[in-house]
Parts: sequence; C-alpha cells; structure tokens
Amino acid sequence: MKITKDLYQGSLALLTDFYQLTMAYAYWKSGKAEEEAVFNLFFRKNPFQGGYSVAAGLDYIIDFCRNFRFEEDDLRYLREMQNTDGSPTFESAFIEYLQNMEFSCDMEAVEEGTVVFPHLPLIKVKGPLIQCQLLETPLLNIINFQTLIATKAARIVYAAKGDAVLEFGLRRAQGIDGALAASRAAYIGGCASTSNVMAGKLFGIPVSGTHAHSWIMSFDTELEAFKAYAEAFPDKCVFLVDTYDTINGVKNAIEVGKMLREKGKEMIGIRIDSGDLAYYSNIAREMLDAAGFPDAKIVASNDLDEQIITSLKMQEASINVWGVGTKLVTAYDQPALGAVYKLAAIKTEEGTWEPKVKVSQQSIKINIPGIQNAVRYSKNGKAIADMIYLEGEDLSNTQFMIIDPVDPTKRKKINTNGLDQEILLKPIFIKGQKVYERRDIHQIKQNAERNMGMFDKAHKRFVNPHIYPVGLEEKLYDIRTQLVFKMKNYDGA
Ligand SMILES: Nc1ncnc2c1ncn2[C@@H]1O[C@H](COP(=O)(O)OP(=O)(O)OP(=O)(O)O)[C@@H](O)[C@H]1O
Ligand SMILES: O=P(O)(O)OC[C@H]1O[C@H](OP(=O)(O)OP(=O)(O)O)[C@H](O)[C@@H]1O
Ligand SMILES: O=C(O)c1cccnc1
Ligand SMILES: [Mg+2]
Repeated sequence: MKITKDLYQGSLALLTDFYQLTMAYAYWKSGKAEEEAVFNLFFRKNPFQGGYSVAAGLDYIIDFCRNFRFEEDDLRYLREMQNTDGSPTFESAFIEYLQNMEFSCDMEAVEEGTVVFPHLPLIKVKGPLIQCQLLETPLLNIINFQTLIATKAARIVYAAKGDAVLEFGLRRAQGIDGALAASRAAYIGGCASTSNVMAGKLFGIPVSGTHAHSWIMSFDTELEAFKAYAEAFPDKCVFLVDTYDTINGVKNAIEVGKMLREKGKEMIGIRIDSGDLAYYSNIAREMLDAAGFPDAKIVASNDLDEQIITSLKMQEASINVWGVGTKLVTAYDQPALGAVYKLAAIKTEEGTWEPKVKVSQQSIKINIPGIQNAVRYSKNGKAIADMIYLEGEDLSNTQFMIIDPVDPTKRKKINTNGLDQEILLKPIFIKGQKVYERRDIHQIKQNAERNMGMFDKAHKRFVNPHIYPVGLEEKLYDIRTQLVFKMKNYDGA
C-alpha cells in the first residue's frame, strides 16, 4: 500500500472508530457477524454552496481494502484492552476471529473524477455485516476529504478559465496525509501541478515551483539574485518581483530576461505575491510587452481562491498562471463534505433482501433503502438527469419518472429514446477480489475534465447554482415511502 506502508508502516485496520469494534464484537457475540448486508456511502449537500462535487479517493480505498487485515500488533493491542473492572474488553475467541478475517465483500463505486451530486450512492458495499461495519470510518475518512478537495480544485480551475493552476498548499495543509491526499485530489480536480515533492513521487503528479523571497533576501540586491537564479536554471526562470518594489522588480526581471536571451534562453515569466494583483499584473504586462517579452507569463499568488480569481478576471488582471495554496488544501470555507455511510439492506434467513431505512424528523436525513445503482442520462455529451434505481430495474424501458428524494413534488419525466446512459456504480471488488482496473492519476484527471464538460455552466456557477436533477425511480420512491410509514407505525398507509 503506497501511502500507508510508507507513512505508517503497518496495517490500517485500527484506523477506525472504537464503536465499530464494539459493534463488531457484539455482532460476533450475537451470531450476526456473517449476516449479509449492504451499505451505501453518499452525501446530502454539495460543498461550498456549489452545484456539484467531484468524486475522489477510490484508489486509496482499493489500497485499504486489499490490505484490510488485523496484524499481530493490532491484535495484541486489542487483546490488552480492558474494561474499567480490569476484565478484557474482547474475548480471545473474538480476537481469533479477527485474526482470520479476510476482506470478502463486493464493492461498487463511482469512478474517481466523476461529477456527483447529493443522494447518489458513491460506494456500495455488500458482504458480511461485520466487515461492512468496520469499513464505515475509513471509507468516509478517505472519500470525505478527497472529494472535498477535488471539488474545491475544480471550482478554482473553473474560475481560472483555462489558465494553469499550480497547487502550493503543503505548508498550510492539515498534517502529512492531509497534504498528500490534498495534492492528489487537487490534481484530479484540475490543478496542473503540485509543489509537494513527495506527492509527486508517490502519485506521479507533475511537480513545479518558482522561488521564495528568502532567495532574493540572501543577496545584496534583487538583480544579483535574479542573475544567480538564471545561472542555475536558465530554462526555468520565474522571477518573484515583489520582495522590495514590484515595479523595480519587473525591471530587474526584464534585464535578466534580456541577458538570458543573449544566451539563447527565454525567461518563463514573473511571479507577484502581494499588493493589488490586478494593478501590478497589468503594469507588469505592459512593461514586459514593451520590452519584447509578450510571451512571459505572469504568475500570481497570495491567499487566492475561486472568488478572488473570479474578481481578478473581472478586473481584467493580466495573470496567466495561478498559484493557490492555503484555501485550496484546507477547503476554505467548508471544513468537511459530510458524506455518510448507511445500512441499506439486510439478507433475511430466507435469503431475500430486506430494505432498511433510518427514519428522521428531517426528510433530508432519511436514507434511500434497498440495493441500488444510479444511471446518468445524457444527450450529445450533455448530462440531463441521474436516476437512482433498485438493482434489477429494467433499464431498457423508455419512460421513467424520477422523484426528488427530499421534495416529492419535484419530479421529472425521462424519455430515454435517443439518450446515452452510463451506469455510475462500477464493480470494484467481487468477494474480496479486485475486478476493477485501476486508473492512473492522469486518466483520473482526464475523467474529471470530461465530466466537468458534461454539465451546463448553470450548475457550475458559484452563486445560486441551478440544481441538477437527481431523483429516485418511482418504484424505489414508493418502497421508501411505504417503509418510512411502516417504521413510523402510520396505520393504513
Ligand atoms: N485586485 C484585487 N482584487 C481582489 N482581491 C485582491 C486583489 N489584489 C489582491 N487581492 C487579494 O487580496 C488579499 C490581500 O491580502 P493582504 O492585504 O494580506 O496582502 P498584501 O498585504 O498585499 O500581501 P502580503 O501581506 O502577503 O505582503 C489577498 O487575498 C489577495 O489575493
Ligand atoms: O497564499 P497561498 O494560497 O497559501 O499560496 C502559497 C503562499 O506561500 C508562499 O508564501 P507564504 O505564504 O509562506 O509567505 P508570504 O505570504 O509572507 O509570502 C507563497 O509566496 C504564497 O503566498
Ligand atoms: O514554488 C512556489 O512559488 C511556491 C511554492 C510553495 C508555496 N508558495 C510558492
Ligand atoms: Mg502568504
């Protein structure tokens, strides 16, 4: 396992909430451990008050599941756990059960880079109840963060309207894996590169960078600093011009740019990291153009996000490349996605599947019961609607009605004639064996780009985005309603 073996040097089976283990013990104790169950992972609201999300994290989950076993030191730790009266928390026969446990679930998931929406199942796990349960916390941990960051990156890249976005977040990221996973997800979401060298090595993401103010400050003058950098990297000069005086910095960059040109080299550009980025980039552009450097790029950084980039675009700032750190990798201003993992069905002793629902006062919190999948209908590459349906539904029918899971007055008829359809959940594991061919990071990024292209700009705007239709197929909707009535004991319903 590339991440965990490098960073944690061991199994990750204990990377879970304690209550998963107490439930696991109790399932085992009550003879339910091997009952078959189905769980779904989904979220209820797009982050950043946006109109979409970009799924990410599956590759970590594949790694996690393939290495899902309790190793000797994990078992020792559990064996030594005690209740307050000094008795062992877990019986030794249970520890042995864990020792012999092998991941044997079926798993389906949406591919990384897929644009996703509230209520869609992102991952479906079918298998022994105890295993499905133990997976809850790590699956959520992985998907919640990476999907959040891939979404933030997609928004920032969308605001940049085709300009490259360089991810600079490592120094401000939430710890070590927070940084690595963020760099990975940011690349999936559309960033061109990362400054995080370890992420480059682990994931094969392009690495790039300029230089810091300290480089300039370590010389007597800015000009000397630029010259020395040009000596070291004649093909990679992006001069940071704002250490002392931005306009003078641009003059110095031009002077060194001319010296490079005499040697047959071209400077790539300049970076501005403070002050009014519209004002200074426009002056810098004029100066560079007038001096014969119309192709020199202007990189901007300094607490950027999609809102500031949008504003700078509106101001017609002359910025070609955006360096974005803190607000990208910390998902400013939404700290978590809020995806959940809920039991959807249990196999009865007779071998039939019983759908399960959690009733809530808030209708948005009532999960979708039963064994589901989802299909995306599109026409000429443009997505039209997603339908969540029960496994076994005949998709060759041409007429469907989808019903909003929260507001049943919102409905949409779909005539599938002439539409393309894509089943969103793909098989990843069957009986614990991986059947999915993993995509490399560049393929995943391309998938995200293709997906973003399928959705109208009305869904992608930052303010009051138009809601993309995702609904329950009618029969699923009815089953859910009846089940809620039954659980609430509404007579005659
Ligand atoms: N023209 C502009 N329009 C909107 N926002 C801008 C513009 N220029 C800069 N910004 C943003 O305004 C904020 C400026 O922050 P701040 O005042 O802390 O920076 P600064 O003082 O210029 O730089 P530093 O403190 O890093 O030397 C940053 O988030 C920056 O991205
Ligand atoms: O602003 P971010 O989006 O996080 O991008 C990364 C920032 O990190 C660097 O400087 P740092 O913030 O360490 O110092 P400075 O702000 O004093 O230049 C860089 O110059 C950017 O300003
Ligand atoms: O390469 C850069 O310019 C860079 C890297 C990290 C943080 N800020 C800037
Ligand atoms: Mg800063």
